[in-house]
Amino acid sequence: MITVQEAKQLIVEHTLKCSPIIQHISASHQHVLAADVYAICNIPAFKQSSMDGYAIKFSDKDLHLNLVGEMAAGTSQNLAITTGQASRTFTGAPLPHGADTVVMQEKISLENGKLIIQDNNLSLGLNTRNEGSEIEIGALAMQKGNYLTAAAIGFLAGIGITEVLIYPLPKVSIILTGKELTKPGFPLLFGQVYESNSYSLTAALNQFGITNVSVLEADDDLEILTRVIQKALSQSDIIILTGGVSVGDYDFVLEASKLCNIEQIFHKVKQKPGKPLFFGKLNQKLIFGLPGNPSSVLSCFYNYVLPAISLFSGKQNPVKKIKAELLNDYKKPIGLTHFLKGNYNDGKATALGAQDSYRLSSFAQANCLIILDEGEEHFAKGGVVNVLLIPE
Ligand SMILES: Nc1nc2c(c(=O)[nH]1)N[C@H]1C(S)=C(S)[C@@H](COP(=O)(O)OP(=O)(O)OC[C@H]3O[C@@H](n4cnc5c(N)ncnc54)[C@H](O)[C@@H]3O)O[C@H]1N2
Ligand code: MOO
Repeated sequence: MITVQEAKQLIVEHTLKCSPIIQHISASHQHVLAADVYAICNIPAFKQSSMDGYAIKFSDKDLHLNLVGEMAAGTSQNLAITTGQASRTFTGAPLPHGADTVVMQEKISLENGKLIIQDNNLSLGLNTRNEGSEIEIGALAMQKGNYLTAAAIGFLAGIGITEVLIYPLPKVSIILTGKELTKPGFPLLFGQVYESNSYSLTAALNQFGITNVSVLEADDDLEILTRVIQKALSQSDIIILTGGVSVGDYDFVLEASKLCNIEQIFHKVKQKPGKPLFFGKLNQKLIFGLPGNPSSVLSCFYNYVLPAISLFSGKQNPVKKIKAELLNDYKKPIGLTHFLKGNYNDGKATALGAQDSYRLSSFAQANCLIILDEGEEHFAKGGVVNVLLIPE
């Protein structure tokens, strides 16, 4: 059995960043840029008003001005003003030729058809936006490696960019094993268990922008499972199996993986929950066999699957490890690293109840996993522990 650190290291070594693809910006949210983006025009593309009001020459501010027309936002007409003139303007509109300043409409009065400015704070260029003040043509707009947030996509759209080179997110297949499973919504017959792993995993994947997720079901049968894994390999980059990785007579994940030519990288990690974790590889495809207990599934997802997905798609691992003060005493046997469902707040972590791996009730309230190292037995209240923050 390998340690948690060794398992994590093996996953890093065997996970390759996916080749970049060109994508329309509207489909690039939550991806990482694979190439620098340069501005294709000046933005704003013309000198612009930032207020509804009047465009003037600043040197005319003390004159009584003649109003000589208007330029609204979107106009294709290009007026000009000369000394003694003002033009009606609106937010976002181009300034007429000759104008350099805008007076807000609240700061003028009209006397005998003349415009008089009443703004003691008026300065040259006030309420205008210069051409190229957001970005100039040819300038670096966004660097390779940038994560595409909603704001980043808005920025790119606003400077006229339509397509970007990005690292794709993986296509994922979740394979459920277990004859006992039945869908929530149906009556629970004797011996049946409500299937929850596909729900938690799909939600967790969706949270990180991964929407190409298929859920496949396999009976506890070697032939069927082998066929289902082959199907998943044909359509996905990452395969997550749940259940069937232990030593029971109906645990076929290892055998079926072998029949699919999947190379076993490791099986079994010195940890609780999730001890029988399996990790394999076929070409660039990654195969995770997560122990079926619902808490083991999620604990292994945050510890191993999500970091691999992040590497695959050029992202930072969203699961951050920090130090925290433990607020309860805890005792465990030496030998396995324990990941406790916990609550982290303001530098302090509390281990929650219901730690058994078949229970999700406290995971549903948890915002962290408290790491209790394999080599230690006693964890005293007030001591310092490592904590993995679960991305919310
Ligand atoms: N003799 C031994 N038995 C077990 C060992 C061991 O070392 N020796 N390890 C135990 C540990 S630890 C774990 S974890 C489990 C893992 O077993 P499997 O990965 O083979 O998982 P299953 O037996 O198929 O299922 C375990 C448990 O989880 C429930 N389950 C499965 N899939 C789902 C699902 N989609 N939704 C909800 N619940 C699910 C399943 O009904 C079982 O209760 O092995 C121990 N045994
Ligand atoms: O590893 Mo299992 O997940 O302890 O029950």
